[in-house]
Amino acid sequence: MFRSKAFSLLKPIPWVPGQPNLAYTFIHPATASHGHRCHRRSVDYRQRYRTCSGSAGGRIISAPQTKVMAEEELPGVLILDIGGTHGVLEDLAALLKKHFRLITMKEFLENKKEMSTKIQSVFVFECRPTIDQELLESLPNLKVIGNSGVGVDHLDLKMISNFGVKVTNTPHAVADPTADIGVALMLASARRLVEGCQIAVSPDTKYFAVDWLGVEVTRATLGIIGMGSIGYKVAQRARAFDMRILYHNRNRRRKEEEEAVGARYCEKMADLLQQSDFVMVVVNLTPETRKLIGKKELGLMKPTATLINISRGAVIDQDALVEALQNKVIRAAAVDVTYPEPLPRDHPLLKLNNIIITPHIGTATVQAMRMMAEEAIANILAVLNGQPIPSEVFPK
Ligand SMILES: O=C(O)[C@H](O)CO
Repeated sequence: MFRSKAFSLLKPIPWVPGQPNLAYTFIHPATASHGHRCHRRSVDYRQRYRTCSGSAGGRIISAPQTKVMAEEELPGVLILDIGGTHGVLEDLAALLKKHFRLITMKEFLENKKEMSTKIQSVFVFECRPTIDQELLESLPNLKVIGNSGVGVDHLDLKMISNFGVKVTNTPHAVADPTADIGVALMLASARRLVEGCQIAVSPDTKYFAVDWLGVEVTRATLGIIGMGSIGYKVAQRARAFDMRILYHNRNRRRKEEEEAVGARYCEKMADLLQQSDFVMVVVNLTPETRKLIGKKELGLMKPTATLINISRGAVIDQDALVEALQNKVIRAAAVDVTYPEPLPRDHPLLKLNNIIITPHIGTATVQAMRMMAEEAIANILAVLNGQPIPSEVFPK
């Protein structure tokens, strides 16, 4: 719902001035794509793509222009959106229609026989809908699934690759808005913003009470678990608060990258947990990271520390989190992701006052929705045209 509303606001917002139809690919040395094993080719795209300089931390490259063709001639793209059968949102449809013949899930299901051979790509809008074996079996000409978003934990990569189908994602479009929401949650929890808003509008107004003082982020220690492109952008923002930055990652960052944000590597996650005032989780969800933060890890954190999660809900053992928050093992939590989403209305996390929960809005901005679509389109076109694929995701 939230996203649909956000997307319907797209029209009045100007896109990159003077370059209305570009699909963006950022080639940036700091890009680690949220932990997914993504293949980045260092080829020179300039022969096929028009380049221009960008402001989002990398080189911006436009997608190849699709020849003007009759709708019937365009390659078919099946749109998967929330719930699978919704009509695709108007603005997204307009972007896609420049390159593809759009087939919604509803149309596909109503006319499977005719549609199935026309579909060469699937555009996954949002990270929710999954693609099962039955769907793959019914699409003999499918070449690529273009995920709009970086997380692909909802897709069975092995099964899809067994069908000879490629999967792509959009790590560049999501990095800034997701980092923003991480910092927003950190600040909101530190300064008890949600409680403050409630107090301001409540009938028994209790302005400035010492019993709900917040804590400051300035000069506090931030521990980032998962220093991919989103984690790195969180670190860049945290520098503005003079924060001491620690990070834990599968692979250590280059020295210049660490120095640029003043981040110190913790080989052991336990060290980071013990020292941080704010712990931000930014890893992607894989079998290895499921329940990465459990009772033991929460127990290592300072009682004054705050846990922030902008990756996936299942990275945290939610039962352990409930217990830790109830028993004040940690000060507070602020999460943009839970499992399931949304939480059942009687879930114990919803009864606590030391947690802030937002409904997975890391990329719910007008700009991110459009950029994710553009990035996904560029990926899909690259596969269909047999060109180097900007962001392909491989099964492990
Ligand atoms: O995976 C992502 O990019 C975000 O979670 C999208 O919602």
